[in-house]
Amino acid sequence: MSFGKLKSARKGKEIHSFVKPESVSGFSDTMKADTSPGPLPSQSPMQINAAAPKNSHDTMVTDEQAVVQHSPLSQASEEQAPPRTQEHQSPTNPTPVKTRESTNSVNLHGCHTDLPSFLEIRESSRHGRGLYAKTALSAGEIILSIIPHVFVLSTPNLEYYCSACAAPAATAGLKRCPKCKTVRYCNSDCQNRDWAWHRRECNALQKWAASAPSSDVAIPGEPVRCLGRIMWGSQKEGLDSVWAQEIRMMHSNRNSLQPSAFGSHTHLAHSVVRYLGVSSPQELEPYGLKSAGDLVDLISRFTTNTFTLTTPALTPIGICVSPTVALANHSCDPNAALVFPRADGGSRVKEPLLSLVALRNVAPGKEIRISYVDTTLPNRLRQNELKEVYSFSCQCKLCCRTTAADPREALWCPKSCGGICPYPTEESGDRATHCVKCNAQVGDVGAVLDALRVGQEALDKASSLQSKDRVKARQLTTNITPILTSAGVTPSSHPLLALTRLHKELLIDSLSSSSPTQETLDEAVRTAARYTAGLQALLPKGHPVRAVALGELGKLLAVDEPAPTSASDYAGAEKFPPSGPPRLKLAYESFVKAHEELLIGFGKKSGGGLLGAEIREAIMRLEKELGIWTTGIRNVLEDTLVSAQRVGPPSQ
Ligand SMILES: C[S@@+](CC[C@H](N)C(=O)[O-])C[C@H]1O[C@@H](n2cnc3c(N)ncnc32)[C@H](O)[C@@H]1O
Repeated sequence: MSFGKLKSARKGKEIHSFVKPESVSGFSDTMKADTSPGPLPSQSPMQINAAAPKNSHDTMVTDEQAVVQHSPLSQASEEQAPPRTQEHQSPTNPTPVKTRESTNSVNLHGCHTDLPSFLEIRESSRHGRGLYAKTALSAGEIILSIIPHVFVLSTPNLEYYCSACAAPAATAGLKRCPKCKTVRYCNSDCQNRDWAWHRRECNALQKWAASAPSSDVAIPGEPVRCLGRIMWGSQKEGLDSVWAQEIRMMHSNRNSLQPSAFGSHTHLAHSVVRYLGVSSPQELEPYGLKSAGDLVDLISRFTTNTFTLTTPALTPIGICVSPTVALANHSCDPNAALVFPRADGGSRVKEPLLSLVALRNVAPGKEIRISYVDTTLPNRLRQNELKEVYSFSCQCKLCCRTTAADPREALWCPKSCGGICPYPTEESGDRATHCVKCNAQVGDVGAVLDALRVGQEALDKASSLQSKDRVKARQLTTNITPILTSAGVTPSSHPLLALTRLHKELLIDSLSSSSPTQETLDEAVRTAARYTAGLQALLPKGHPVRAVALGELGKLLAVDEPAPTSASDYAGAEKFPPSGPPRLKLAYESFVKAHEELLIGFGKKSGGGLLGAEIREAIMRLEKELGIWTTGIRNVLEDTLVSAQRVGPPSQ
């Protein structure tokens, strides 16, 4: 059977579904209206005494400050309940300090009744309230499944996703609200279900559009629309309802707001007032706000507790607020993640369902932590964002690590011993850097620093061009990658990893929009493989971002090759990616690994979510296809042997 026939038996290209940067649902960039959510702006720890009265009884000690000498690559298979006293080091002070942190249980005042019996909320002086396991949890266990109090789609996605259930548009398209012409729904069921929420929003959207100075600002950004839904929701549910109380009880950082966030908070407050059509502070009363100060406080609670709404493949599509899930504190080495698996493809009523999934085994008494920021970023960038947006300095074990090199900022050993060298720093007088394994010294430190500077500039520029001028953005990512790799930067390091991801997205985008050439397809596969390798050095097995990247690599490898290399080259082990059956075999292996990891990152019970189901199907298709290949090749070999025997040895 010819290669062409076998290939055409496969389902077509499956590259359309992954386009944007994936992100586990961390907390989101609520202040950047109309952009894809990323990191968030500021807030401050205001003690929410109503939410966390200090009347509690039992006291226990939590982990957190943990451990020095931690390699991000080594993940304990089970986290132990923390000892009563621990040593930790602060990033600035390498001397271990004895710390002891106690937690108190929290009176919930009838709120958070959706909390399962194996979880509890406790409060510590350092982190406020947090979620704690009462019993052992295993990796891949869905800890919580909750429909957020509110969600809104980011403006560009209003056209492509249902505003009631967040499902993507089916082939028949979505039905647009005839009045505001802004939100869209799968069908009238979704529209009817959302009407109680959309009724007031619909009028506000119409008024906003009518007074907008230009068409590109005719729809308010998602933070404004989300706050609108929160305020109307409090009215709809009743100011004394559990729903409204849970919103009020969310943590606020108003008192420690970073000065850089003042402007964006003020701007958001003005926009909300305009959106709601409020003309005096008294008119805020129906929403349970007694003054402009209360509005500022609501905005702070909103920015601190909002997180990204994503597709089952982690594409950010909006923002949402769930006060129960927002009780989870942060760690850069989290033991849980937030995802939207959409496991039950059919039921729109219970979507978007937010799942908190254990990424590793969690011992009883241990705190459940998620990450608010991208943990592939170096310490400095993570800390900046946490300070700026959430008003705290992280002291998790990754941030307090003292090992000599972080794989997020590393060069390969100049003597290729397999070890890595920490990045040289601009600041230090002695800029020399050595391999942590063989102590070889990096020669031209100046050239490395130049490459890193140029790499960061290119990343910033290409990211901003990504939606406006993809060709230019791709030129930048294409040109800068070899500069960083030839400077010795490892695939897991910043900014190379981020550039690789962006390059992969731009390539996938070009494959989706035109008939792919073999060259572009192969480049996309190589880039996806480099990206996956980079992630594997940083994220634990089963991390959703890593699982999705593996699935994406499998999908790219499984795309029909426009111009496969001839059969005689199939065995060419040097060539990556290979062509024909070896390529399919690689696709199969990537899918199998992806599936295994999706079962952790998106929950075993959900079968790894919608993506897990898709990949399971792809595995079955490929098993069939590879089976055909194996049989086909065996038949050809047998035929050749038989005919050779019939003919007899060639005469001398
Ligand atoms: C989404 S809330 C988390 C729940 C919050 N602790 C509460 O009491 O409601 C985020 C806020 O919790 C605090 N927080 C979360 N993780 C922390 C950490 N690792 N260290 C210190 N504070 C943390 C910060 O004040 C942050 O702005």
